[in-house]
Amino acid sequence: MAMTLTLSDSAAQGTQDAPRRRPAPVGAHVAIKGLSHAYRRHDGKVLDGIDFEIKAGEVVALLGRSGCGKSTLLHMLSGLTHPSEGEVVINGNTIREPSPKWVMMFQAPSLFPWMTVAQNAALGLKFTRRNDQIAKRIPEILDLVDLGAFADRNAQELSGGQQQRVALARSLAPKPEMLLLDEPFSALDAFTRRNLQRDVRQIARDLGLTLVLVTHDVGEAVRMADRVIVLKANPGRVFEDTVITLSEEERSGGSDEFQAEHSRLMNIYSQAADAPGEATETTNDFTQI
Ligand SMILES: Nc1ncnc2c1ncn2[C@@H]1O[C@H](COP(=O)(O)OP(=O)(O)OP(=O)(O)O)[C@@H](O)[C@H]1O
Repeated sequence: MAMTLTLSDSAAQGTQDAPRRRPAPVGAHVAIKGLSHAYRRHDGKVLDGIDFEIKAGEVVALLGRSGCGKSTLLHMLSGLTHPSEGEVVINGNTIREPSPKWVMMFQAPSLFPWMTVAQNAALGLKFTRRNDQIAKRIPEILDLVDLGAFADRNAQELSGGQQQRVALARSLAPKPEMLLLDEPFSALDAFTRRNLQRDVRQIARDLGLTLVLVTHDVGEAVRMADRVIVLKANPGRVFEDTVITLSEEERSGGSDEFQAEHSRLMNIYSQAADAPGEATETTNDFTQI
């Protein structure tokens, strides 16, 4: 079942008389400027000369083969890792540390199994000392992720897909400006994965959130992203920056338009994966754990 927007404070909500309109984006604007990175225990640079911008409210996929530096780049957008060179600027400010305004979601939902769905979903608000908002916000957010009827269930009684929905609710409850997804659906079966891909895109668009996801699944990028940044490896560099022009209906798959876009992106992905690696120099002051 597709989720419907139920957040009372979202500008996305229409009335019975007016159709639902897409809101003005409240999401983060991101500028990645001259970013390079080397790890202390890794030969050469993992990322080199990365420059691109993400518009507020845009859904962007970072696509590339294993080891090309997608997760490293995502960690830098979250403030968890600092680039050896260059900077990530969000809404005009250079990022120096993590913030509840830009939250990461991982493949493992990391719930506390002995807590209820509502208690797990409330953790983001507790950590940001907004306990007074829990009573109003959590029922709204659980409805948004289609778990309204599961609020009092223990997390361990849920399926993998439902657990990811709880993790999504926990991430969304503090009203972030940007959601960063590191292959969060890869452990799920194909049917559950597709439902979540569709619903997470819809929620991000309805709320006007910026959404950045890391994937090596071309189909996931075509279904979810407005734009795909394809990376090559050794070192990680932008190989191609391409727009997905499908309508919401075409994204569900099966149409000729979807197949054509899938083939086009698969072709770019293969070329990037086959691109030869290059040796890069690092100096002593250009290393980081
Ligand atoms: N903390 C670290 N120390 C040293 N090397 C690291 C560290 N983290 C990642 N690397 C290396 O950096 C490179 C890029 O890793 P990263 O996880 O960013 O790639 P990825 O594209 O997300 O890969 P995957 O799709 O397999 O998750 C890899 O060669 C990896 O071994």
